[in-house]
Amino acid sequence: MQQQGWAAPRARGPVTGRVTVPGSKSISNRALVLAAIADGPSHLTGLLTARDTSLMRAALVSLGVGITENGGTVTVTPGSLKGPASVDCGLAGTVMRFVPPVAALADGVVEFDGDPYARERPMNVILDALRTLGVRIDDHGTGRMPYAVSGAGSVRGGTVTLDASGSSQFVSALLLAGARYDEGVDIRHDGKPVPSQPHLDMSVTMLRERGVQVDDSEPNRWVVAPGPIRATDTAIEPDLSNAAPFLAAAVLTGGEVTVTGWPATTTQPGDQLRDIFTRFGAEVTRTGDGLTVRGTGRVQGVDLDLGEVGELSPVIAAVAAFADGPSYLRGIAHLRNHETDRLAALEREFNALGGDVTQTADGLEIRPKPLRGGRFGTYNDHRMAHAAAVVGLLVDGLAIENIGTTAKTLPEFPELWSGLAG
Ligand SMILES: O=C(O)C1=C[C@@H](OP(=O)(O)O)[C@@H](O)[C@H](O)C1
Ligand SMILES: C=C(OP(=O)(O)O)C(=O)O
Repeated sequence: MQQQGWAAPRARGPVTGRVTVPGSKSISNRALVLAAIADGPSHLTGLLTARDTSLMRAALVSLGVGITENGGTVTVTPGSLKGPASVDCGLAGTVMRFVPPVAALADGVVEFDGDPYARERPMNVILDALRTLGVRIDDHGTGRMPYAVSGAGSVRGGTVTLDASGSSQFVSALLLAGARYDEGVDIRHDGKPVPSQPHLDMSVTMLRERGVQVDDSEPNRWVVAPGPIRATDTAIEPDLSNAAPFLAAAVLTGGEVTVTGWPATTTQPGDQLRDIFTRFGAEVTRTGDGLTVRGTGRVQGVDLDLGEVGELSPVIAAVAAFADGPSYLRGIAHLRNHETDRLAALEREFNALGGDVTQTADGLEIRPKPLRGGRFGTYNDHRMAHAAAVVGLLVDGLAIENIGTTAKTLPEFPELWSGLAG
C-alpha cells in the first residue's frame, strides 16, 4: 500500500554537493525586533523569508512599524507603537516570546494567538516577568495563549527574577526590549540551568552591536541599561542549524557536502556541528568561505550534552540511529517545550520504524537497529521533517507526513533536499 506523504529520496550512493541555506531564523527575528524599536531606519540583507519571519514582520507592522522591501534589502522604519492590534504567532517561539515585551511599549491593547499547539507552549514565565516590570496582561489565568498585552506607551522596567530553565527565549525576550524600558532591566535567573547559551550570546552580541550596554559578567544575571538602540544595517548569516540535515547526509552516506557562506565567527548554535559531526567520525574542514563535511564510512555512537544546541537534536538523533553503537543525548528536557514534545515524538517515530529509542528524564538513548520504511509523523515540526529526510536516505519507502511544515524556517527544503540527495 502506498504511504501518504512526501516520498523521501533514498541515497543512491555517497551524497555529494554544495548547498546554500537561507538566513538564520534567530538572527533575522532579532534583527527585525531590534530595528523596530531602534532610533532610525535599518537596512537588513539576507533576511530569511519563511513562516516565522513573515509572522514577525506582520506582528511588527500591526504595531505601527514600517517594513518595505527593495531588491533583497528590507528596510525597517520604527513608528509610534500603537494598539489595538492582533498578532498571529503561528508556532514561532521567537514571535510569541519576543513580541509581548515590544507590545508593552505600545499605546493600546495587543492580542496574541497562534496555531493550536502554540497554546501548549509555556508562556507564563515571560508574562509574569512583564507583570513584575509594570505591564498589564490578561491571559485568562492560564499562563498560555491567547493573551492580551495592554500597553501604556511606556514600561517602568527594573529588576525581575524568573526561572528560564524551560527556554532561553524568556531571557532573550526581555533583553531585546529592555533598553527601551524607563529603568532598563535587571534579569536574574533562579532555577536549573538556562538552555541554549549561544542564543543568549546572540541576543547580547546584537544589542552591543547596536550600542546597548549589557552586563552579563555575573552568571545567571543580565543587566540592560536604559537607552536608545542604534539603527544598524545588518547582513544576516546563513542558518547553520538548517544546514544540519545536508551535512548529516554526507556523514551517513560517506559523501561530501559543502555548505557555503559558513561564518568565520558566529553566535549560532549550529557552529557546534563542526565538533558534533567530528565526534560521529566525519571529517570537517573549512573550504574557502564554506564548511565541508566528509563521511568516512564510519559512524560512531556518541554521548553528548546538547543543552546548548537543543534545536540540533532531531537531526543528531537521526544520525545516531545509524551509528555502530548506542548514543546518549543529554541536557535536552526543554525539547518537550518546542514545536512538539520532541523527545516523545522522536521516540515514537523511530520505534514505529523498528528502532530502539528511549526517552530519559533529560534526553534520548538511541540503540541502532535496522529500520523499515513507513510513515514518519512530523507534528508540525520542521526539524522532525529534517530528521525524517535524513532517515529516508538509508531506508526504503519512507514517507514524510506534511513536508510543508519545513516552511517554518526553510520553505525551500524539499527542493534543496531533492537537489542534493534525489
Ligand atoms: O532565541 C532563539 O532564537 C531560539 C532559542 C532556542 O529556544 P529554547 O531555549 O527554548 O530551546 C532555540 O531552540 C530556538 O530554536 C531559537
Ligand atoms: C525550537 C525551535 O523554534 P522556536 O523558535 O519556535 O522555539 C526550533 O526552531 O527548533
